[in-house]
Amino acid sequence: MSTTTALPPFPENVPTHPLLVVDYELIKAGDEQEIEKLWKAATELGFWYLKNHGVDEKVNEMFEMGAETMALPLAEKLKYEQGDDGMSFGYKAAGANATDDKGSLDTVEFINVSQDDAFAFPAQAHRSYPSTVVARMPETIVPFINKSVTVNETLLSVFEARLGLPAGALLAKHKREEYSGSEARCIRNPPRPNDWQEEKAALGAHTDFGSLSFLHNRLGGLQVLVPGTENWQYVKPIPGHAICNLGDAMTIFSGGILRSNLHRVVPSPGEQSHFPRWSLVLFTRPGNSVTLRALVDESSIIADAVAANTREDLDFKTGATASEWFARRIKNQRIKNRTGPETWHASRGTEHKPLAA
Ligand SMILES: O=C(O)CCC(=O)C(=O)O
Ligand SMILES: [Fe+2]
Repeated sequence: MSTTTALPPFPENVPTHPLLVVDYELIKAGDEQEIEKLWKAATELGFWYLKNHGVDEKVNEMFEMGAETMALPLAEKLKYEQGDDGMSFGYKAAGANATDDKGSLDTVEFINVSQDDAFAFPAQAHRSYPSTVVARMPETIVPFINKSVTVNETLLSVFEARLGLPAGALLAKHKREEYSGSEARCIRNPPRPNDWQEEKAALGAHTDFGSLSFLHNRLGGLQVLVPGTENWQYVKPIPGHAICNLGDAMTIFSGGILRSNLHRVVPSPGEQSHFPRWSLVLFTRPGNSVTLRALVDESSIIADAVAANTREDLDFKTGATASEWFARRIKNQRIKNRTGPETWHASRGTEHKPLAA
């Protein structure tokens, strides 16, 4: 299968941004130095590698699920389309989303499986899925989501303590029992040899919508906008190392202390561009009813950060619930909903100052 063939190495001659490597076993053990490293990564770049997370076997099975699903006829996949109303769960075809304000089309297809649907299985919380997803639910998807959510909860509890929040306060915004936009996503970008053009991103520049993303990829293509510069640099995939990044909800909750950094996916570099690129993400997002606002009443550290904030683009009182925030972003990315550049701007999170209502 294409996901397991020997792949060419990541080239040495492309601009690559180093990420801090955080050891999950040490974090679990409460190692102070490791927690400090995680904090540095979370506040400065908002991206880090995570090793010793113990999920790799299920990650490989998830890539098999993705390959089985993408091999279905397009007409079959389209029966499970996410639609144009702001729901993320389901299938998204290549070219269904804009990647910029000009309405350039994305090249990735992906399948999003709701965490709530996985936890409710064999009952349904939100929607139905292709047969290839259903077949993989009990042995692959549910265990992958369970393990990944545990990893994300462990990291969230570290941030909760470092932000001076009462024990359980941040985790209470991400309860497994409350329905949320949390989902597993398997992405395929087709081979795109020698197809590198700025306006042909596979997945446009964005910050993630939710709280914490747990990402696995094998080929290059992911790039981060290095803070304080105009430079996009690749993040090199390293075997056994997941890539973690923070989303907008954490920037807002923390009063800007934690960083949700811009990133995008472009064709894989060099020889790697001849192969399809697979990636897998578990997105942890706040419960649907949670209001996105800085948690100033629960932490003086956060209250002080909001008082001292100089980033004018950050809005710490969005007034939106997580479900409203999320649906707005998904809906306005869909090319079918596009009326002009304003649709793209309406899809933005903390990347840009929100347009006046
Ligand atoms: O494919 C990747 O490496 C990143 C995907 C991503 O940023 C996303 O789906 O939000
Ligand atoms: Fe992302």
